[in-house]
Amino acid sequence: MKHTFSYFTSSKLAVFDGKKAIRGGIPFVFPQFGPWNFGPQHGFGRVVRWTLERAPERLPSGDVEAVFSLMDNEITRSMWNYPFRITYRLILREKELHFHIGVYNPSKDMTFSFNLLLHTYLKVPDVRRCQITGLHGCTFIDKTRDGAIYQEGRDAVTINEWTDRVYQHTPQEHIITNVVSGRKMRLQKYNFPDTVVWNPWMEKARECQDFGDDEYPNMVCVEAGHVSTPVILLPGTAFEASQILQVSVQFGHRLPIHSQRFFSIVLGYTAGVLAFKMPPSCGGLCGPQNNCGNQRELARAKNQKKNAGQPKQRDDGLTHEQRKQRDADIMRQKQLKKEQAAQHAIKS
Ligand SMILES: O=P(O)(O)OC[C@H]1O[C@H](O)[C@H](O)[C@@H](O)[C@@H]1O
Repeated sequence: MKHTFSYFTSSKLAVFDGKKAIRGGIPFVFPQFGPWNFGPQHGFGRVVRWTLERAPERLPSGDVEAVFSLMDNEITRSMWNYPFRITYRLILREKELHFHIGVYNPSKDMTFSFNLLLHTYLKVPDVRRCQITGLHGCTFIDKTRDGAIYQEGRDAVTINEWTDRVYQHTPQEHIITNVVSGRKMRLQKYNFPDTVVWNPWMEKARECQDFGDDEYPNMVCVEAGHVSTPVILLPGTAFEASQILQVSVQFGHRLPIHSQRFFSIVLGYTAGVLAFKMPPSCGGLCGPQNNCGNQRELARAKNQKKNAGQPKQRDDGLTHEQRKQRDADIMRQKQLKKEQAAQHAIKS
């Protein structure tokens, strides 16, 4: 199981107490990036309780999908007095993990502004050997130098010291080399104009209580965000942004294990900050302390109970292929209905 967490890292000292963000995975930064006068650093999105709208489910396409949501409540209102609705849709493909975010302003008359960022902690064998492409020519705010602004001159950025930079107007794609076992990670982003690159290095790592002194060489945060300028959301409108992480094999290496297994665990882990607070019925996105049932088994048992005593459906006249086609159509229809209902619930 150990290698199934390969692409993302979490500190040995990470605290899973629901009060503080987990030091690892992909914390959801909203509505503030950085220190905040009204609440915790990086906002409340990475510490509050989210709702699991749709437990991980295999779609007819073979993808696995899970949907979370967050809306304003007493806690969020105490820091940020706006109504909002967020849907966070995660899709797992064979070698990809997709993150789709929608932020909706249901108010009739109030505009609000916010930052949004996915704080991805990549696990790497040695950060000094990683290269990050796609930053050449971009201006960046250097937080290690009192926010001075510079322009990146390197084609591939490497990290050899404390690094905390907000690159602005970055392209839609970055490649990060030498992540686990020499693989490459492709990060694609939409509606995220900034890319933050962070490694605390030795001294800053020592200052973090939930970060081991020796852990900095094995991580790098490459964070897609909308942070150097805020998103301004007018009443009744929505903002959407996405990220896709895709692994590929670097020359001379082979993917030893079906990577869907990596990502399926990662999916749970990515959402760890949300999922570990979910009730036991959360359908597999829970952290290890929760006792999730196997959803397929549960569904089968439920159907058996429902159909008990009813005459068995006959497939008269249908070939095996036709039956498969019919079942796929039914699944698709059901999926469509669920999606429409979810969309409707979010809008209303
Ligand atoms: O310690 P945290 O609140 O999780 O923040 C960790 C880091 O997040 C971002 O990368 C910021 O640019 C850094 O300034 C910050 O130190």
